[in-house]
Amino acid sequence: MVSPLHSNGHAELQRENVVSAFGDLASRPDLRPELLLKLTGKLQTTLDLNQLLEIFFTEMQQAVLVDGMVYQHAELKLRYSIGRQPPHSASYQLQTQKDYMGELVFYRSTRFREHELANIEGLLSTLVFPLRNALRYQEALLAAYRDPLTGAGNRVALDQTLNREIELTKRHQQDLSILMLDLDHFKLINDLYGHATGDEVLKAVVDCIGRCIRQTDMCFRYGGEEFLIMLSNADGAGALRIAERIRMSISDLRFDTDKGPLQVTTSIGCAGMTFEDDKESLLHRADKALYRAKHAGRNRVICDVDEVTVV
Ligand SMILES: Nc1nc2c(ncn2[C@@H]2O[C@H](COP(=O)(O)OP(=O)(O)OP(=O)(O)O)[C@@H](O)[C@H]2O)c(=O)[nH]1
Repeated sequence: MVSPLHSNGHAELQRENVVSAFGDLASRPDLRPELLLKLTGKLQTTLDLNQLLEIFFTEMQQAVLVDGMVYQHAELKLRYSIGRQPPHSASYQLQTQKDYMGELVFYRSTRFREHELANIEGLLSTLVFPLRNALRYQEALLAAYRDPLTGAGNRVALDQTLNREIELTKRHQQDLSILMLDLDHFKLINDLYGHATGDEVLKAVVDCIGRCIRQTDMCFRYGGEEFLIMLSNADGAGALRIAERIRMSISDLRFDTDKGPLQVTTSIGCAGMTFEDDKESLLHRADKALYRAKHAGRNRVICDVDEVTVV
């Protein structure tokens, strides 16, 4: 039965700007029961969101030919795209009575007919519960790898990601740099402004780092007020530029507290990977550079390679 799907989907001809409400569609799904059975069976074989959507996209072609499909869940920051995105589209908000499960948009170079849209809805009804399970699994995975206060990756995530990234970097002979960032005199901030303000600062710093780096770069909470930023495909000069951008953006943050305005500064150690490096040696060099930045007076970036200092 289709009941769990509350779709306020609509078919949209982007160029002609015609929108027809899905609810107005007169057609009923015309799907072979064996197709639905097969699709249901296949969708039950995985909890991996990308795999699930790929299975759905591949199998749906037997009922409705579609050129491309995009799945998005803004709140969970999830996006999956497959195929092309020609001008005609049909989009569906997916939700059960309790859970919002994101939006699916189907693309095609020719317009969707009403009976095809009805078939898409019929197919979507088989996706709802497997998708909900995959999203719950995804959330559990994210929680296991995320620092709950700041949303940055945690140490478990760092260990796994950095090992994998070092391996890939060596295999493809690319660049990889890391930044070790530590807030200056953070103990004093806690002592003078309170722990809650300290927490707000940590969250704002991670948001600020996120705005300074590319989507493919990653930020991890390494310790209390220490963060590690992994910059894929960045050589020493590039990493230094990004580190400086981060340092300046953080020093531009303003916090209004009951005890008056507050600004924070950071010290950053920067290390570029060499072919001999493993995780420990790379972390060690970034840490040493950070140590030097602290001892040189804080609020600065120091690169391990050639003692480049940016103040
Ligand atoms: N508010 C808050 N404080 C934290 C958290 N984790 C660690 N801290 C505090 O961070 C402070 C770190 O202090 P220190 O290691 O002495 O370093 P610092 O005061 O930043 O001095 P420098 O690093 O030398 O500039 C300690 O007071 C910790 O209690 C947290 O999650 N929230």
